[in-house]
Amino acid sequence: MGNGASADAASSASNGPVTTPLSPPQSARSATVVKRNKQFQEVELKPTPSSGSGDKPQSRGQHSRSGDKPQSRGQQHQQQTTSSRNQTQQNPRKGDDVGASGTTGRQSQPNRSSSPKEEDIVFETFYHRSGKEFQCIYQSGMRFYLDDWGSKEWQPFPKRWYNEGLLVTNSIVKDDADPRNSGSGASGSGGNGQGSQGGQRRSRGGGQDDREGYIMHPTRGKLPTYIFYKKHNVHMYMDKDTGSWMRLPIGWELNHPLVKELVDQVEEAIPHWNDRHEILAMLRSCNYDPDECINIYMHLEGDEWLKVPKTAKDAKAFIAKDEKIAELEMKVRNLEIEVQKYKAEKEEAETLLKSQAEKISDLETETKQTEAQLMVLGGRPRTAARLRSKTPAPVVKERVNPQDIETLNGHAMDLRKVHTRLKMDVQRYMDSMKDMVRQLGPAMAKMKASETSQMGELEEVRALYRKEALQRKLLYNQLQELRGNIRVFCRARKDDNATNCLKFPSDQDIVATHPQYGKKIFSFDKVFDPSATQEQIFEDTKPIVSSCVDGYNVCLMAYGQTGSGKTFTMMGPESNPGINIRAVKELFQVCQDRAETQTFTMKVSIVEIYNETVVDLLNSDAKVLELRTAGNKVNIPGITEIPIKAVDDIKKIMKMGDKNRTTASTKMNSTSSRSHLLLMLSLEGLDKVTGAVSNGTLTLCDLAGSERISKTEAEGQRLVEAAAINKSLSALGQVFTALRTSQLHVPYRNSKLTQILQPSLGGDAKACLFVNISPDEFNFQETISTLTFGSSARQIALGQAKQNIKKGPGRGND
Ligand SMILES: Nc1ncnc2c1ncn2[C@@H]1O[C@H](COP(=O)(O)OP(=O)(O)OP(=O)(O)O)[C@@H](O)[C@H]1O
Repeated sequence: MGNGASADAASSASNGPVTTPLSPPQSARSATVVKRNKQFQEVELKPTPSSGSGDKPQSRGQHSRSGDKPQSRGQQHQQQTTSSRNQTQQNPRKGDDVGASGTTGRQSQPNRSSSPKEEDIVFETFYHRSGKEFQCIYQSGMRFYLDDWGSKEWQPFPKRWYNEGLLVTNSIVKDDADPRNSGSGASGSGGNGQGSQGGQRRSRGGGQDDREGYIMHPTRGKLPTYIFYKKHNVHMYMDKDTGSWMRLPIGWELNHPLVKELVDQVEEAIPHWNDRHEILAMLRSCNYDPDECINIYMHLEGDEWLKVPKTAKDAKAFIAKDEKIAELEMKVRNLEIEVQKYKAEKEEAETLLKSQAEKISDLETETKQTEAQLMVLGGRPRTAARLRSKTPAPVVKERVNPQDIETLNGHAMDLRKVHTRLKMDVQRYMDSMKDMVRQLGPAMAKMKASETSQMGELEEVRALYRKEALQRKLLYNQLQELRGNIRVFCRARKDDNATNCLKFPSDQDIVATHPQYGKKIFSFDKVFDPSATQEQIFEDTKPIVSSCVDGYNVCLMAYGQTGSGKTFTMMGPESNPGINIRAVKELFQVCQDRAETQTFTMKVSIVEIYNETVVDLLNSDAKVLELRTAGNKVNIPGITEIPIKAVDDIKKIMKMGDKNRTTASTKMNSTSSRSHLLLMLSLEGLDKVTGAVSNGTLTLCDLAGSERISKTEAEGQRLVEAAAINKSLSALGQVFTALRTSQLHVPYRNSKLTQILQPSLGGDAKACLFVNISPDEFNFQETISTLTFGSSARQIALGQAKQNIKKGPGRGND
């Protein structure tokens, strides 16, 4: 521990490069990271012209082979794996986005027969010269990297990084639309959507990463997969006959008391999952972690593949059901097309009918006019004759030519014929219209009936889609949920009067030098020198804080000797607040941004742990609290929880807590630096659409001073205090060690501090430890002790962080 990372770096210099193409990034993380860092110092990577010709990047393998020493087996293996990577490095991908720098020489590409297409997904690893590794994805001309903690999204790949490290292509997942792209190991989905076969994109003999592949899920579509290397517990028994250790059969293992307890725990959480063999099988795959086992089951509950089929008969029925659904969907589509067709025809016929009716009315008007004209013209002589018989005939000059009358009569006759013909046409059209309407009637009724029944099915499909979308979001979050490792930041306080013993060669390294004790180097996720501002400190913790809104348990702790700046970092002065106030502000901001879709309730409690006693600081009587552990949860019956709605509320509550702390300390004759202060925020989010409820917690912890008893030379009560602090801080160290070494039993119960922090330090949380140090040479030994503690904590892999979300009963969750 301690500066183990640096020690590794030194020892790795002679070992040559370490390339672990088959290992996921989190395996043996810190050790290999430093080794790689060393290589980057040794191998200068020069940008090459974008044509890809000319200088090739100097490969690691070439460099490592330069030594003449005979090789060990391990070295030979390293060289083999390295040489396969060298091969990949010498084939820069054509047309790749290399950023502004155009440093294609820094990128490597396996020797493949085909270049990636726009829609292909290229998996890559970026080795930053700082020693960090990042998983990257390149698609459609864009490259993203997965930050290794805290953030919620794939981040755009920074351009400057092209000059700061090496990109290694791991694999290309081809677009399935073109069957020619399928690799030998790949197989697409089955015709009925049940195709469960996964694909591996490369041949096993090709020396490439055969851990990557994909599966075609019946509802989720194409899911990238990766076979992660993880250290797993294997339960064995000693076989007396052979004298060797044998793996316990599941049936036997179920009788083991510890395993029984774990299975009971899962069964209790999911009562309807009553196949104990299955539970144990899942537990085995979860490394005997019941929480992970429960979470997997909960996330995938109702999943198509989990439901069935267990027998070939079931499988057939399942497929038949799917075919039926597909058939029904097809029917709906056809019927919808037919309805559209009928609607169009009906509209056409109606338009025609209307125009014909207009024509008829025009013709009728015309006919009436003509008849009137005829009456006028044809009736005149007869009228004149009648008049002549009664009265003496006046002298009338005949003005109308009889021939004209004849012509007009002829026209009238023609018009009548046309009129009659048109009338017959209209009648015919009307009849055919009526026929059409008669035919349409039942078809429409049929359509309506089937539409109603199909609407139900469509609604079901929609509900399924909404559920899938939610699950996809969850899985996406999981994918991006970076390894959830504890992050360790180091902050050196400002002290103008100190004899400075610290140097800061980079933002991840710190060197402490003492004329008597020599020089020590430590590395952290981030090192803040004394000039770092409160804003800068918070900026790096922001992503982890805001993930509490998504239902994660988050914990920020400040560790260090008295006077090293823990309270300054966590609380800070009113004019320049520390993490506490800024974190709450940030949480309110995130909640406000999501107000359209979610509502949040925030509650706060403040407790102090003094001499292994938990005191409620929001209770004016400084009530002593009990801790009750249930699984991974800790209940504190009777604790005061105050709801907060604005940042000002938290300020008032903190003042109240501070006042009560002073009262309590007077009562107990203690000083604030001798107790741990914990500000605990619980955040419940309700998704307005799905009804899902998320429960996140944020614990902000200002630990008691870590100085050792010998130095404080305490007596009496101070000795008891120091012993209690020692006990709790060593318990914290033991918990870190147990987590680091993946022990089945993590000793959370060894102190009140670790007990209360269990949910934030367990396998499903995100934690951030600030190690606060003084730059003064006088404090050198305490500083080294603090830095060693921080280094040890840094090597812990908490596992994937998990959200605490319960499905809601509401829409979209059915
Ligand atoms: N980065 C900093 N810049 C300026 N002043 C600082 C900084 N860090 C600490 N200080 C000052 O140093 C003094 C001690 O810091 P602080 O009280 O935060 O230490 P502590 O580790 O919390 O001590 P204790 O264990 O006694 O609570 C305070 O006066 C604080 O204002």
